[in-house]
Amino acid sequence: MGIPGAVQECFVREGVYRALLAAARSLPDGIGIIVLDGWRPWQVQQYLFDTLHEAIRHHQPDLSTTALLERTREFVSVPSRDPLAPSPHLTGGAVDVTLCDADGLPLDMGTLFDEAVPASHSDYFEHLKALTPQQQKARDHRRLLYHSMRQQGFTNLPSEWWHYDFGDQLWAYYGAHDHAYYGPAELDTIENRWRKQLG
Ligand SMILES: C[C@@H](N)C(=O)N[C@H](C)C(=O)O
Ligand SMILES: [Zn+2]
Repeated sequence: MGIPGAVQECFVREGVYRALLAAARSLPDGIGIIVLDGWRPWQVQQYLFDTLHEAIRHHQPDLSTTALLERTREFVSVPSRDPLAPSPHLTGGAVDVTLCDADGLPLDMGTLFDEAVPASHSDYFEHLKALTPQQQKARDHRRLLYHSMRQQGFTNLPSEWWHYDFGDQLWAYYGAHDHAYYGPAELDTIENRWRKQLG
């Protein structure tokens, strides 16, 4: 999508990969999981944050600084490399996913991936009084994704139906775990290995 510094592949921690495989294998025949995003460099997190922050400011110029930050954080975490509070996608523990059919085509989840609207809240359809047949389908797809991921130990970010965590700080928070396992990560490239080895 032309994001500076973005990587072309989706990388996640091995533990996350194994749990994802288990979640995908637990789904009914003919339904699979598409991984939309995984590990992210800090530069990309900063770009996403700035871009959404600016778009919301443009759309709602009267929002206070606090409200603007709050609205932005609903859909993009604050960029942070702090080992004690890293942005979730910087750890390789966060993953954005959706369901697909047997042909690999995405199922209807009610909104697009990364749509910064209230309908993207995971439980949005759970609170609607009357659902159209299409909304019922989207609700059922969200439920299926949610339960298959939760069964494998992931937690979901309530403001995004697609965002799941395993072993990072959001996981510790929403899953009531004592502490996170994963801190900020870098890709295991030859350059990074030499940097580490040579100090
Ligand atoms: C940008 C979106 N896909 C996402 O990952 N949002 C969460 C909140 C994040 O940035 O950690
Ligand atoms: Zn995410």
